[in-house]
Amino acid sequence: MSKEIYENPDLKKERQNCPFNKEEITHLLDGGKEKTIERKQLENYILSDEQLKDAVPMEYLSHADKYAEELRKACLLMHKLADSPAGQVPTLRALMGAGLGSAVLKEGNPLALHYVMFIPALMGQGTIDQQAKWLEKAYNLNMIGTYAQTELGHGTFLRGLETRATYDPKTQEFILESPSLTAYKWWPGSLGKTANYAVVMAQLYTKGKCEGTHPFMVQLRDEETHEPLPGIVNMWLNPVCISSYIHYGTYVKPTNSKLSYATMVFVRVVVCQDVTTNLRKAVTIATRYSCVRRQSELKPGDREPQVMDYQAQQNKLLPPLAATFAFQLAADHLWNLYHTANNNIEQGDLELLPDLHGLSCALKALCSSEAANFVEVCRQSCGGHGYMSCSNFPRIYGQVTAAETYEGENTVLWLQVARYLVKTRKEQSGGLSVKYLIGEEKGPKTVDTTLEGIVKLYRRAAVGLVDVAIAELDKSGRKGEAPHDAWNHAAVYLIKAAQAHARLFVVESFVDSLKEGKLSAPVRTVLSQLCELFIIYWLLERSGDFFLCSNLTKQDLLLLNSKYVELLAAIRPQAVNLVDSFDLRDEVLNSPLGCWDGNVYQRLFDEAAKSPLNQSNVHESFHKYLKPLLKSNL
Ligand SMILES: CCCCCCCCCCCCCCCCCCC/C=C/C(=O)SCCNC(=O)CCNC(=O)[C@H](O)C(C)(C)COP(=O)(O)OP(=O)(O)OC[C@H]1O[C@@H](n2cnc3c(N)ncnc32)[C@H](O)[C@@H]1OP(=O)(O)O
Ligand SMILES: Cc1cc2nc3c(=O)[nH]c(=O)nc-3n(C[C@H](O)[C@H](O)[C@H](O)COP(=O)(O)OP(=O)(O)OC[C@H]3O[C@@H](n4cnc5c(N)ncnc54)[C@H](O)[C@@H]3O)c2cc1C
Repeated sequence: MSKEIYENPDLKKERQNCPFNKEEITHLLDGGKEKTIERKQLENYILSDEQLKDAVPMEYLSHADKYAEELRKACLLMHKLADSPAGQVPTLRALMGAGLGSAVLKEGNPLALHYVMFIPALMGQGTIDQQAKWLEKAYNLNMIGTYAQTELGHGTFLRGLETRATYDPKTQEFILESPSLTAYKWWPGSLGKTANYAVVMAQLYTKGKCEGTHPFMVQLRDEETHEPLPGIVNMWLNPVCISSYIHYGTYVKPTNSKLSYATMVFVRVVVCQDVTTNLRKAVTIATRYSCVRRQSELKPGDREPQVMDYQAQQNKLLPPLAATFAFQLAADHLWNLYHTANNNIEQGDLELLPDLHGLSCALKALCSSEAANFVEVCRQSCGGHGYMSCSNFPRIYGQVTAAETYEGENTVLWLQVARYLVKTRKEQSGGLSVKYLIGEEKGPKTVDTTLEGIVKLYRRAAVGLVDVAIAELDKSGRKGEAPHDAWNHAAVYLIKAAQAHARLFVVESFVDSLKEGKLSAPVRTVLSQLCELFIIYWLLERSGDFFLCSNLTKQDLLLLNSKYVELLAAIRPQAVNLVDSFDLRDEVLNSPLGCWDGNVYQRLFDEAAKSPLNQSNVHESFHKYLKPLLKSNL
């Protein structure tokens, strides 16, 4: 007789009479039905492998054992990718997109940098000959690389990097050196124990002149023994300059000095997808748990309600639920822009590079910071159980907060966006993602609270805040302040303008995607409700920006607040169906709180039982420390 599959009765009830086709949303998020099939096949292919499962929870292993266990699984995963029916590269892409990597490699992926930065650096900056020499070796894993840019003393200010690469015309070699303690490469993933090669960013010196930072291929370790090569600690010999700027000893300037930063642009684009995948996990865990958890008393004398029935809980969880769709659609737009710009750059057309830089900085900073805030709200919404390591919130939070710092610290990226916006606004040049700065809303500043009216408010805020920042810069200039001081003293306004620009891009992506998308009426209805909820939520959160740049009134805000709480109530019944549409398997969620069947309490109990401390009633330390204390009559 088939075993009855348990399903928490509350979750079961939430899933009854779903008014829309969940698979339609799954296909939308995957990029089509075929992609969904491919993803599910990959998930089955990987998650069914018993050797990729953790014998004991990772949190109970030592640092060294964690590393060894993650490396074991990563290497096994690579063999599986190589044998994958879909082929290594498509499988790799699917793996990166589905968040599967962190389902298997929970403490970190020792080979991630090889794929996410080392290979992209070779592809983006290597010459044809260099790619012929190294790319196949890298794809075949006959070498493991990392991307070594950040130093102890510098991570943000690339022009301040101290590692030097001096070209010796006699030997036609580059001598790489770390001239000081602060020049030591620090932070690069896999550099410590895994990688045997690195793309190293260093200041190129030739004929006594510094030509700025350039990428160099450096072998770190012997390919057989894995021992660090002689002098590797603070003197690196025989690197090879990646790219082709030295011709017979003469430095040839690249068409754009920032092309060497191209790898960072690629990763910023990838990060937007990655933080969105992590946010989707957090929202799924918190939403399902909030429909299983019953607590307190809503109506006196009634049964304890599902905590999701509290408006306060809906206010915590439905905006991040909406954000997962908003960020996914914006990340898709950015990914398409990246491919267009990259193809043009390969043909020598750099026109889109500033737009791509501006937009990738804006979205990486916005998606990572918003995702980090939303993941923390999701954790808090689960009370004490959300604090447990096994809830998976601590790990998800660690992953999204890291993204606020790596690949360009967010504040620094916001200022890059502001630099681009001020320049574009002043030149009134037609930047791709600042089209609205040119086509700004004319006509009366009256507010209408329709979807289109709200988008116009976002447009006014984005344009208006750039103008406020420019007015601040001009005011400082008139006072005789030097440009760098004026820029520093306008930083608060500049960052607000950059953030308003990023929010407008996300809002327009969401609204345009719903207009263009071929959606069934029920799916369009629920996604439109999420879209309206999200853009009102952000407006209410940042109402100061809108007051500053439009005729928004207190009455308008009260009306928008009422609309917001109406939308909370309208979306509440579909919360579980919407997170079910993400189609995240329990192994990917990796959390007793978010499991599909809602059997939360038994799974929490089972997880606690795995602790080494729960393998005996009295731990040996009692006899060593506590018992003597108890007897000591202090
Ligand atoms: C076993 C299984 C394996 C399977 C594999 C699966 C893998 C699973 C993984 C899944 C996905 C994972 C998700 C992603 C993980 C990523 C891990 C990343 C780890 C982290 C890596 C790093 O952190 S690398 C180091 C990053 N560092 C930075 O980003 C440094 C930031 N600083 C800067 O960018 C610059 O210093 C600056 C921009 C802040 C300032 O530079 P600079 O002073 O030179 O510029 P100016 O401000 O003077 O501007 C000059 C001019 O240049 C333009 N510009 C600047 N930067 C760029 C750029 N990048 N591109 C283009 N243009 C640029 C700027 O706009 C100015 O232009 P003007 O015209 O003069 O205005
Ligand atoms: C998990 C993780 C993984 C990483 N992996 C890698 C890797 O694989 N390879 C690699 O090369 N690096 C890596 N890094 C390093 C990362 O790229 C840097 O930490 C990041 O670029 C920030 O630089 P920083 O550490 O020098 O911070 P700093 O720039 O020193 O930041 C300190 C403070 O100074 C502020 N600040 C700095 N400059 C300005 C400015 N111009 N205007 C206003 N405020 C400013 C910042 O906003 C911040 O508040 C990793 C970092 C982390 C956290």
